[in-house]
Amino acid sequence: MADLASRITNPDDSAPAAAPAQEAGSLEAAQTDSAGELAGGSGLQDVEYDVEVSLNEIQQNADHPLGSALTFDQLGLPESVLKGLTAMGFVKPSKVQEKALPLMLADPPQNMIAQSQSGTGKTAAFVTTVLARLDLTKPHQPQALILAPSRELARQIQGVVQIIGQFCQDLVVEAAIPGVIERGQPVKGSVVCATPGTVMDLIRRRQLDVSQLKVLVIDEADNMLGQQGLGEQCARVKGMLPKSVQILLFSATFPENVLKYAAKFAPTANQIKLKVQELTVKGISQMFMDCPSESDKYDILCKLYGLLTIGSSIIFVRTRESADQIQQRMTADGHKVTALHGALEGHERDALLDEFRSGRTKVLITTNVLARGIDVSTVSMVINYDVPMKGPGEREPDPETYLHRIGRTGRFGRVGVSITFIFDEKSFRALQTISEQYEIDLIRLVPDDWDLTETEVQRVIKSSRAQAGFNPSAK
Ligand SMILES: Nc1ncnc2c1ncn2[C@@H]1O[C@H](COP(=O)(O)OP(=O)(O)OP(=O)(O)O)[C@@H](O)[C@H]1O
Repeated sequence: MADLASRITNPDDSAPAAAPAQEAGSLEAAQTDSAGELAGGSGLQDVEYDVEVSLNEIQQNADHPLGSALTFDQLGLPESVLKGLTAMGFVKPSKVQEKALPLMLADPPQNMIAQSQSGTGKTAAFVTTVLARLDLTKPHQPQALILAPSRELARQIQGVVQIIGQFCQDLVVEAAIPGVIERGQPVKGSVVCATPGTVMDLIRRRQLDVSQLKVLVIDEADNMLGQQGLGEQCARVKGMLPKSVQILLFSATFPENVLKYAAKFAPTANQIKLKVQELTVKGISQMFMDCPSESDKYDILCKLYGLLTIGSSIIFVRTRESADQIQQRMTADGHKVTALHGALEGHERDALLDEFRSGRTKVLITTNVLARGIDVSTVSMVINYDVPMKGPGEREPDPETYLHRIGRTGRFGRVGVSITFIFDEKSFRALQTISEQYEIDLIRLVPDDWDLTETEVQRVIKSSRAQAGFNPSAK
């Protein structure tokens, strides 16, 4: 473990630990997140922060992922949608919104493959397009289908459509996820937010009439199209839709092989792509904890508990079983933590995430089920208790999942910390591969210098009140 790669630095010589003020930014503007009222909570928590920088300032910089040269007014959106964006507290479009919206709104409709860093407003980009394309005189006729890999993400997107669409008269938005639409009941929303397996069943059973569908959005498209089961489901769903449907594919990551397939899935699509060096979010300080052995990881996690609850935190583990085990052990040791994973019933999962969004619970242990898309602005820390791995026998590092997991913090200009636990040669090498791929400078933490860990983490988390301040009434 001595010959640490050059990408890995010690805290002492790692100046950029806290996101530079102009990169980090707090939210001077009235800004909301997907944890808005319609999605189940306000998410505000009581934290004191030392520095405030304006999001407005960041957004003036047209080169920044959150910045643009244009205003929403200049993008040709319907008045009702503009009002919805204003109600969200959005002042200016982010880069992906500025670039993708005119292409997606053009007539005749064109397909789109859009890549942009985590937390930079991809959801609002496709939701705005969907809303602009609806014929609201047919509120119960499905016209847009938005697919996501998890029920949590489908529900979250449903919430965003409802908030941005709150001034669209007669807008009906339905979630087609397991356990929501009863057998025999027709799906009656003009916008349907769904997981692909459920949608496939609903179309087959003729509960979902897709004859007038105009837009198909696939969020987290690399994951949806690149995985065997999900990919087949998406292809089948597409095969059941009118040929004229506009296809919009979004993700923060598009590995080359999946991009090739995506380009076939969405023929002649316009493409917005990032270079590999642009993929990471500057506001996230990425650290790793050099644990002496696997069995030490649990104690180290417990020691971090105080830091985890400064804001809120997500702990990613490999399996459902270990999520439950760690949750039970930590609870027995007097810590307040919850665990959410795919073995739980849908309603339990919904309740757990709603509690987390509202701030009633602050530390959530989960699996990759929540790695993508989940937007809770108060998350200031992400722990990779296990380095994400993929492939047969999970032998290869999984850089995309790493990026998505850590992207649950540092949303839209906020700052955050990620700490990845390593304990042996394999986990070290895996993290090293990931850091080299994305050219990340990782900060090394060691368990026997606890003061340093605390200083380092607090320096970042308290460097901006951004992560809590999305609501003007909270100021
Ligand atoms: N133009 C804007 N101005 C201010 N805030 C915005 C703007 N666009 C989006 N946001 C906010 O930014 C946050 C992140 O947006 P969103 O969830 O769409 O990110 P994303 O790019 O889809 O991320 P991920 O890759 O993790 O899915 C949300 O809370 C959203 O409300």
